[in-house]
Amino acid sequence: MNNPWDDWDHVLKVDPDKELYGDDTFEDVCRTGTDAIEIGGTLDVTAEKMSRVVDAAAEYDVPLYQEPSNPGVVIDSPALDGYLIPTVFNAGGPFWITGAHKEWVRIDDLDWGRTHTEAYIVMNPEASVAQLTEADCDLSADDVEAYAKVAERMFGQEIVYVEYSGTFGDTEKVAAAHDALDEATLFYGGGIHGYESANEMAAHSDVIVVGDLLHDEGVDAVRETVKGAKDAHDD
Ligand SMILES: CC(C)=CCC/C(C)=C/CC/C(C)=C/CC/C(C)=C/COP(=O)(O)OP(=O)(O)O
Ligand SMILES: O=P(O)(O)OC[C@@H](O)CO
Ligand SMILES: [Mg+2]
Repeated sequence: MNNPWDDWDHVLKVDPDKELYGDDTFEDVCRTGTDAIEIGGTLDVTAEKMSRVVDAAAEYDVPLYQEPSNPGVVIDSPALDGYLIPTVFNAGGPFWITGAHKEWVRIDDLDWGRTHTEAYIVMNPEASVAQLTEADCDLSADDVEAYAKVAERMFGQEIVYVEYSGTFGDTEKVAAAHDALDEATLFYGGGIHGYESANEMAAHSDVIVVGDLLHDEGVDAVRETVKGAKDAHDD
């Protein structure tokens, strides 16, 4: 099956709860060369903050996806190419695996044609997402490989997301997930801060996700990570 992310190398994650850097504008954000923008964050996101980012990015060509951290922040906007709905495979309890989802699907007229899922494996115990979901981050490369297989083979997930939010991950563990997948696309996110780190993780994944760098250092720094990811996949 063809999915847009089959051709992506780089995703820029905009946290609606955080400011842009310096004089950066949303036009600059949309013109970094990234393949898609994901809009989401774990803490203090609201539907209103989501809408503000979607509206500001709507007029540019880059694909826009909302990544909601709970059902209450999902917005209905024609500017969105779709929704990437996380499931945390190593969450401490069922709420972040099927519980939130069970509440969300009660809404009538969900737009299933634009709804896709991401199988998260959360790896940094310090990250808000790990704390919120009480994820078991004490995972070996073998464990990560096994979770990736469960996600792809048993739960039919098209995206597996190794999430190190806030810190640069262990390439051996990321590679283990990559090697485990035949069909699914491996997203890697966490601690990418320039050309080298982007280039290194892109060699072990299909798509790298860059988040905090946008808010902390701005679009020029992000552009370097786009180059790093593209170069890794051109080689
Ligand atoms: C069913 C619906 C619609 C939603 C539930 C979706 C689930 C299971 C969410 C749990 C995982 C989660 C919170 C994902 C949000 C995306 C994410 C990981 C953003 C990065 O967050 P951090 O970088 O940890 O947080 P801050 O930057 O806000 O501190
Ligand atoms: O913010 P960073 O550390 O770049 O992580 C990106 C993304 O995976 C967060 O969900
Ligand atoms: Mg973050």
